[in-house]
Amino acid sequence: MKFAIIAHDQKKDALVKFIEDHIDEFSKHELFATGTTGLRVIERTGLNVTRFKSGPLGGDQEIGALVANKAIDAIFFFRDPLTAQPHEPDVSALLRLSDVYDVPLATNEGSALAIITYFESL
Ligand SMILES: O=C(CO)COP(=O)(O)O
Repeated sequence: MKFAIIAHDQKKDALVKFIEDHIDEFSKHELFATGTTGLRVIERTGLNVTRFKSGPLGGDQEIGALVANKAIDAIFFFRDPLTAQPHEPDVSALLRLSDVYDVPLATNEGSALAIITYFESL
């Protein structure tokens, strides 16, 4: 499976810890990330991650293009609901595409746990 992993700055630590906590499952899948998130995950876990541009520079849109091409099976996007993002339109566009293509999307740790538990059960 192909997973997209993305986190806003205030949520990067939580996403990295979440991946560490589920490293056996994440290591089975192909991972794609926005730039800084991907770098943090690689540094902390050693997992192989394909990195795109940083979110504010178009990374969300690059991942959206993968979704539109049916090349992503699940998205783990730890969003920060308390900080305004300069690229909010890009974020909304990615969330919209996940609905267009019916791709499971976790925007917080609780929903991420539900989705990863599903994959672990397969
Ligand atoms: O801004 C982001 C998602 O909208 C994440 O981008 P980075 O992973 O480059 O910080």
